[in-house]
Amino acid sequence: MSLLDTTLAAIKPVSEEALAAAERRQNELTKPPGSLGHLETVGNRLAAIAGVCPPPVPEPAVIGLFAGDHGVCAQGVSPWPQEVTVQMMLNIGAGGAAINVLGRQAGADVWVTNVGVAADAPDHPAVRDRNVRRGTADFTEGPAMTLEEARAAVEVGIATAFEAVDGGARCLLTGEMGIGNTTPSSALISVFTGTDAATVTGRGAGADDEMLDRKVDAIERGLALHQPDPADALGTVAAVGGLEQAAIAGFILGAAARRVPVVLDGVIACSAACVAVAFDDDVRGYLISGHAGAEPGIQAAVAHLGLRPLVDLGLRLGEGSGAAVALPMVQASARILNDMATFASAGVSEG
Ligand SMILES: Cc1cc2ncn([C@H]3O[C@H](COP(=O)(O)O)[C@@H](O)[C@H]3O)c2cc1C
Ligand SMILES: O=C(O)c1cccnc1
Repeated sequence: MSLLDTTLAAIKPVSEEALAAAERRQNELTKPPGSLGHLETVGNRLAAIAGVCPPPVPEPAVIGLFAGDHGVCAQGVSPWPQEVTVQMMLNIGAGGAAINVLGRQAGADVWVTNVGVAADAPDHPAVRDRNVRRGTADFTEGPAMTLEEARAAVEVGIATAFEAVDGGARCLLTGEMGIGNTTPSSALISVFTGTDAATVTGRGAGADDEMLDRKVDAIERGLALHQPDPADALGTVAAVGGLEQAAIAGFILGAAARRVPVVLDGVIACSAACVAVAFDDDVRGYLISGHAGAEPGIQAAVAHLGLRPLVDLGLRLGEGSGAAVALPMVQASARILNDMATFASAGVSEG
């Protein structure tokens, strides 16, 4: 069996018993029931994922950041030149990007992987070279990649998640870099949520009105050409996705197989989570949405995934930024279940 097949076989639903125990415990803690809002539901989810209440605090954390390029850039869907992908990948490797700063602030390591960058990338000690293919093909003309390439990219993500967890990580965060990647992300979200391309496509890294129209048109042509089947996760990501979306989907599958929570970033992460859930519906229980962002695809995807974002700071960056800013809240939600006194232990009267 392939790494993908063994990983899918290892994914089990989260624990209903631990979830129920956490819900009961929230009502025994010295606060009005429900008063910690979404921190309570996230804490309960962490218990369900770990299979124990109270759940362990999800730390240390690793941000799995995957870089790739996109043939669909030929359709004029990003205001930025493609070489920014490799340049930013090296900047992230050197510690100078927003995600490095936010990761340091949150106490999370950033692991940068080249899964699909088109340009020659000089060796860099902080960049993991797992290049599957030098960028995708233009999906308006043919499949973005072959099924074998899509599987290989998914397996890069799985292997990265396993390595992080084997190294001690107890929380995984998704990140990416890839000029043009909001276009395949919106295409994937359109397929998996059954929503019009126009509704789930946004301005990415700065598209103007004309470019936004071109993005929607490119996605519509791609979907008409390939007619992706939302039940076919691998076929859909190969047809209209990207190498970093496939790798992030694998990273999420790997986390679920090891019963570790995954905190999602923005629209690219959400599209990859849709792919992962199409592989195995039980993955849903392992997901935590970090933030709601400016991209309209996020809203459709989180509704499809049954998630509620932790924060909304109007971010429209990607890289893993929205997951990193949410991480302290995820960890706080576990600490609440571990460290708060109960009405009985503190001698506080219940209402
Ligand atoms: C300097 C720079 C840094 C970034 N960091 C993340 N992105 C974000 O923008 C890109 C997607 O937007 P679009 O689909 O419009 O090209 C991705 O690389 C994403 O990670 C960046 C974009 C740029 C230009
Ligand atoms: O939501 C995101 O992840 C996003 C938005 C704009 C550009 N890049 C990423």
